[in-house]
Amino acid sequence: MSTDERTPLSVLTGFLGSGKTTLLSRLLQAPSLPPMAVIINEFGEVSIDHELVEAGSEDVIELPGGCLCCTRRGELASTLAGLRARRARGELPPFARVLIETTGLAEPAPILRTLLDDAALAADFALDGVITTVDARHGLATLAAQPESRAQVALADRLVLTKTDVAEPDAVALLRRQIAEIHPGLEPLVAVHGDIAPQALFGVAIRDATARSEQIEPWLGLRGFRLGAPDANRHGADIRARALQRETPLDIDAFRCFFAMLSDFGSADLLRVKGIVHLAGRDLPFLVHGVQGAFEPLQPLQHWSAQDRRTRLVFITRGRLAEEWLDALLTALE
Ligand SMILES: Nc1nc2c(ncn2[C@@H]2O[C@H](COP(=O)(O)OP(=O)(O)OP(=O)(O)O)[C@@H](O)[C@H]2O)c(=O)[nH]1
Repeated sequence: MSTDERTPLSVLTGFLGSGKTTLLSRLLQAPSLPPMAVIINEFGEVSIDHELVEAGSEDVIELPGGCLCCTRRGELASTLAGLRARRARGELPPFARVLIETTGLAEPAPILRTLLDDAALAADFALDGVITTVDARHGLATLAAQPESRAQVALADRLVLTKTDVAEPDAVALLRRQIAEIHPGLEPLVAVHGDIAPQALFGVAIRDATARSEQIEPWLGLRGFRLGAPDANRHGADIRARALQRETPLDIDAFRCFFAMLSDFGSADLLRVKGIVHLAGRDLPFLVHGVQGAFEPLQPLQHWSAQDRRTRLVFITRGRLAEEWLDALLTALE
């Protein structure tokens, strides 16, 4: 199969009050956006966000009363399966994309993992990207105090700064530095009252086997990484982003073993692995996608870029144990 026919799925996350619903409401009004099914997850008995999102209500599904990242993961899987079945029976408009808005306290990784863990779902839905909103006025304090907020930034494929209209420029500059420390290479976008072009947020992941290797660079966001420095990219003791870059092709057995160990580790603290791998004796590159130790099968791409045939992998870990374990594993790959 040369193109990925699965329905792309985006996760919209961000701390409490950071502007997720405001952004979503604006997105749903954008005429250029193809039909999108929206799943809204909220804490509490009374769902308010649903009232706030102005959209064709039949396309908006709520999962109230608990958080998708903990108690309601099974429910997310059955909701997605239900969406797929209703679309197949013609009971829903033929939506081209799914968006899940998480609660403000959600950890995105378990939500992503729900997709990878369910082969039937993964056959129909492909993770596109994590979109994280960060409130420019309160973001610094929130990042300092709330581990969920740091995880939301670390896992972001697109980060949207909100409320820059009411934030001090100095505070915004500090916040940008803090974000770069947690997630090097991630270029924050800005949306005042949700005003942003939908194209900036979607079509993030490399899913198409015909994608060229140079398209990998923006997806990985490697530019900001300081490769090789032992203490680089550290945020407190908790979240660490690491990049591996290799000029020479990797021995296929060594990589197989490395990949098997990454998968076996299965730790919730191996938050994200993504990248492109050049294996010795193989002409084409392979894509690596993983969340919390659950991996998609290695997917071959049909092209290398003419100039760049390096292996490039990004790892995001949380906590000392996962970090030290990864260091040891990477050393063994030398
Ligand atoms: N000034 C300003 N206010 C904003 C902006 N974006 C959102 N807001 C306001 O911030 C408040 C919270 O926004 P929401 O979109 O409800 O935030 P949320 O992340 O969905 O909130 P929860 O569902 O509680 O987690 C609302 O009063 C919005 O009107 C912005 O760019 N500028």
